[in-house]
Amino acid sequence: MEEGLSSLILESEFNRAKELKAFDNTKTGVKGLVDAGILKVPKIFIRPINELGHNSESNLNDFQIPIINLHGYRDDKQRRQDIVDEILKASQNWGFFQVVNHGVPSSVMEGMIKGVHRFNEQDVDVKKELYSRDTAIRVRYYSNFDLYTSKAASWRDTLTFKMLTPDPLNPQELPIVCRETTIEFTKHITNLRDILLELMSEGLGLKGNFLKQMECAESCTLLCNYYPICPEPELTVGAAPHTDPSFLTILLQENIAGLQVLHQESWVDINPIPGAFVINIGDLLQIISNDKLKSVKHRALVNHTAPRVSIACFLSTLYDVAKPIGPIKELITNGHHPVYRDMLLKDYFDHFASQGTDGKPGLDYFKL
Ligand SMILES: O=C(O)CCC(=O)C(=O)O
Ligand SMILES: [Fe+2]
Repeated sequence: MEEGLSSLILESEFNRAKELKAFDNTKTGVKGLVDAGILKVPKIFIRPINELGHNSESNLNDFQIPIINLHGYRDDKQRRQDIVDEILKASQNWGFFQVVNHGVPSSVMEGMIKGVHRFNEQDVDVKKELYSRDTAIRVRYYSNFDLYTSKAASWRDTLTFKMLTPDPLNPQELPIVCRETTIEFTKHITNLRDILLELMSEGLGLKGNFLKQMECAESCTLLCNYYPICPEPELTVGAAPHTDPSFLTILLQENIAGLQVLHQESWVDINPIPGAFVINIGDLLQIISNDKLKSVKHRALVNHTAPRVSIACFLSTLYDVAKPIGPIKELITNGHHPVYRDMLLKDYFDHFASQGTDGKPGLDYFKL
């Protein structure tokens, strides 16, 4: 009997591995399945019901993440202090906030979203050429970075650009359908990054240029997510619950709901606001701020009416294995103790690489 059961489990694992491989080999992602006309979500995408917890039990209307207006942050001392306080409070209580009047033209934001639609909705043969799981490639397209390690695949395809690494990306490497928009978008995002780093430094009681000088947000990886229409959205997710391993994430979402943040044990919708960016604290900033700023779990749901695009700009430190990482010493005074041990950047990344995904808590490992 026991033997029979274990051979059944083995057989089902074998079939699952075969299905994952077959899906991967199509090189056309989730969109390829939808284009082929599937009416049911394939088994490899189905999550256990207890993990889905779609909205019904949470009081979604009671909460909304803070919306912070950056207008006047440079002109008026009191206004700036108010903004700094709002950002600090939101980063402590939610780990998330939205910003408006941030200086990035709406034409640039809309252009970026349209460009990602154009890429995904073009001829499959062009997309296939960029399909790769090799993380060393700076411009690539894939479905599910953790396809073979997660419990279930997610309903999303991703186009990734490593825009800023020690040597800037050659624009010719970017897909023609979104080349200009991506270059323009990255330029504006790096300005917004600098503003946020200044305001966050001040919020932590540090000099305005402190976080910038730490060089923790020098690299910029754009994850252009495309969530195709889903025939059975209640059975799967677009992005499983996770925290971002970045220092800071600047996210542009299309005007379609889907993103949710975990707050007081409820999933709260992050309603899209046209012209706004969603900002969230990454794990690295939680460590460096000694838990003062929080990296909070979030996820993305899918729907059966329209595809959804989001562009997550992961700001992180350049990959220097010997770079020391740990709580900022200036924050460990007056009776504050370090929550995390000092480590090398290599330890940090090695740990996350070994952890896999599916929202496992990663930071406890570094706690003292
Ligand atoms: O699509 C979204 O709104 C969220 C995506 C996300 O969390 C991520 O790419 O890390
Ligand atoms: Fe994320």
